[in-house]
Formats: sequence, C-alpha cells, structure tokens
Amino acid sequence: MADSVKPMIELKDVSKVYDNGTVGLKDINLTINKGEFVVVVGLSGAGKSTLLRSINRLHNITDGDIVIDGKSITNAKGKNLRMIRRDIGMIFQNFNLVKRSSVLRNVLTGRVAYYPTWKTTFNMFTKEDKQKAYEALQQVGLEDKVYTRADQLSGGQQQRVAIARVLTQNPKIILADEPTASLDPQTSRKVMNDLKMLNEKYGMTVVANLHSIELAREFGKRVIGIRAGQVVYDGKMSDTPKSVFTDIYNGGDGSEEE
Ligand SMILES: Nc1ncnc2c1ncn2[C@@H]1O[C@H](COP(=O)(O)OP(=O)(O)OP(=O)(O)O)[C@@H](O)[C@H]1O
Repeated sequence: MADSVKPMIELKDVSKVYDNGTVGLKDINLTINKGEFVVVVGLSGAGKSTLLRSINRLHNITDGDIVIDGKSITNAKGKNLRMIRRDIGMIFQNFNLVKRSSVLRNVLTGRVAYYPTWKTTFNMFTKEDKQKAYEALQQVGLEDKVYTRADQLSGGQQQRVAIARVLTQNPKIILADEPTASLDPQTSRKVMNDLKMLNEKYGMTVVANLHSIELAREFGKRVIGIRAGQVVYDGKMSDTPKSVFTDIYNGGDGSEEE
C-alpha cells in the first residue's frame, strides 16, 4: 500500500455512552489516512469532543474498536498504551500549559513520553531535547520567549507554545479540540497556519474540531459533519458546497447535499 493512503486512525463500529446514559457517539465507522487534514464540524453537543477524546482514550468507548497506525488503543495497557499515546499530540481550547513555568519548560514536556517515568525532572532533559524545543519555538516564531513565564503570554502565543510542545513530541497524529475558540480571528488564522505547517512540513495527520465555518473551509481538506453522535457528512472539502455547513449548523442532516 502506498504510504500516502496508509490508515492512521480507524474507528470500527464505535459507540460511546456516558455513565449517565447520554449517547456521545453512535456506530461510527471512519478511516483517516496518514497526512490528512480533517475538520470536524457540528452543533454544540453533537459529539465532536467525545470523538477526539475517544481517539487517544481520554474517554473509553463503550463498543467497537479504535486503531491507531495499525495498533488497537481500545484495550491497550501500560507501556503499549503509552507508546500509542506518544504518537498522538493534543491541542486544547485552553492551551493546557503549566502557567507558572517557562515557555521552554512547557515545550520540553512534549518529550516526557520519551523518558522512563523516573527520569523526568527538568534537569534530566538532554541537550538534544532542549535544542529540539528551541527549534520548535523558532518554527512558531517564539524563540525570543524561551524564558518567559507561560502566563505572561497572550492567548495566541500560548496556543503557539502548545503547538511547539506538540512539535517537540513529534507525534504522527494531532488532535486539536477547538484550538481557536478563545482567540480573535487574526490570531486564529496564525494558529491554523501553524497546524497547516505541521501537516505539510512534517506529514502529521491533523484532526481539528472547529466552530468557525470560515476556518474549516480555508484549512480543512476533508470535512466530517457530526450530529447527535453520528457522522452525517464526510467528504472532500473541494467537493463540499457551503450549504452542507449551514445544514449541519441548522441541525439538518448534511448528507442529502452529497
Ligand atoms: N462527561 C460527560 N458525562 C456525560 N455526558 C457528557 C460528558 N461529556 C459530554 N457529554 C455529553 O455528550 C454529548 C456530546 O458532547 P461533546 O462535548 O462531545 O459535544 P461537542 O460537539 O464537542 O460540543 P461543543 O462544541 O459544545 O464542545 C453532549 O450531549 C454532552 O452533554
């Protein structure tokens, strides 16, 4: 199989029911290939976060199987689970930085999964890893902020530190859960361009939940529409008319637009 069509994320008959009975995901079957840039759209509560968080098992699914680069994460344990998770980077709406730590220290935590658990105090990071962290900061244009405390940066800068952290982690997959929801439009575009850079320059597979139709259309190559925990639309962005988005956001079933 050619490298470009290698399955990177496979969901097979995946369902997720929360403990209180809420259905988060229902019978999802999806294959996302290596190097894709996928945007997931849907109304609030449709199941977008549940989908992303199930992929790296921040949530356990109730039924089905999720396979990451050929390895099932569904029942993986211990070292196997840690190795699969090392291949998956996460970008959150609220950045998830250690606010009182320096930018460098935050970016270095991207390397933690490469060390045995007993070895992860700051001074244990190798010179090579510090160099990697510095280079990642250069990639997002923040090399002059290496020693600044994370909470002294703007929201957009903090999100770019999170992107540098993910670059330092060097995962195969990036899951971005509303990465621009707390940012203004101009900063949002910068952050999306950084994700595009990780996708194009480093071949990382990106799956991003986005509220903004405009950003979804500008940056996504494939769009997946979710409603009530189900996939209601899946298509190439270039084949997707704008009406599909308005339908999904009006609570309609985008599938009739296919
Ligand atoms: N921990 C939880 N316990 C119970 N129900 C939950 C939990 N997390 C999410 N849900 C429910 O699961 C459904 C899907 O939620 P999810 O957060 O995945 O939606 P979303 O599409 O990401 O929404 P938003 O755009 O508002 O973030 C919703 O009905 C939500 O209330």
